[in-house]
Amino acid sequence: MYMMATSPNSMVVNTSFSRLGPLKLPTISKFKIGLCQFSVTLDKNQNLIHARKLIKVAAEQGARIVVLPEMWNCPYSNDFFAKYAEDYDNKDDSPSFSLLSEVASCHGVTIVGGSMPERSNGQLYNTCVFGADGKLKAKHRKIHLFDIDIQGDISFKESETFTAGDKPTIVDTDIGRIGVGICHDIRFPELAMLYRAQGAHMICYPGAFNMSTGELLWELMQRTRAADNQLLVATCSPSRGSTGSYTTWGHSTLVGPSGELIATTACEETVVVAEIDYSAVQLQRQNIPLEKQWRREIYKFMDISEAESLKISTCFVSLPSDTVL
Ligand SMILES: NC(=O)CC(=O)C(=O)O
Repeated sequence: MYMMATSPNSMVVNTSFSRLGPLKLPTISKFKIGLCQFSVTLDKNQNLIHARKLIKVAAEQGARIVVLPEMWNCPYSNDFFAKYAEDYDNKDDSPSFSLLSEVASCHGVTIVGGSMPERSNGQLYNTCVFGADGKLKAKHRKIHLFDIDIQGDISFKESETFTAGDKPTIVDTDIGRIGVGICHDIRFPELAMLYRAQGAHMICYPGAFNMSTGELLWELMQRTRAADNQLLVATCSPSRGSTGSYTTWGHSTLVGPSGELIATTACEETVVVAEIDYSAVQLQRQNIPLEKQWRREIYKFMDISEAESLKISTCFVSLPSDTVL
């Protein structure tokens, strides 16, 4: 049913898009995307049926690429990840992947398979499978695990269960070069910058922000990543009514290359279908040629001792002694 790419957890790119200079457009540069925001239940089979139905809805509305939410087949809780995990390298142990593969090939769509708990070599990962025409093109394992502890509010520690992925994922398709991150990965601008430097047209972030982080940060992060890197950002979240104590923010969104909202929704179940036109990316990069203005020689990330050992002099601003930082 499906074929494994040679190295599914690594970058799957070719050199047909240049790294720097004017953005090259892919074969198809104007198309629709579908973001399937739906409610995740305790019943895995029900979640699979739900995903199948909504991918069909998106495809029938003309979507060429469909994004699913973070943890779409399993409630977002450390109590469930191990129990719901599947081994995506073993087709006899991956009903969720088999379903995505079959639906993608039936509707001829590219699927950014949100995320699901993955079991591999005795470890668990929070993993997005990326497929086109029913074939697995890449796997992205969440690189930055969501560990937070806000006193009197929310505490969540993905690292209690998951091992972090250690590779970025950027994939060439007929609808462009697409980078993938999972939820908390969006907080790390360096990952998005890397995708931009590798010629990405769009970054997809399946995510499940919550009621504490969502209002202030969800849209802000997406718009910032898009505007900084002058590319499209698409997100897809579970809907608010999902099972469990973790209440998701929802608001699946498509953001354009100047940071503008192209399409978004509230927190209920829905399929957002929106038009993508990469000529807007080209235009934005012509209008504001950030790439030509970057001063890479200045942006070096190193601490003081490393800089000193490399004999790099840094100009520190002297502050008055009573300055409170
Ligand atoms: N699931 C997540 O990684 C959640 C997250 O990043 C948040 O801020 O909420």
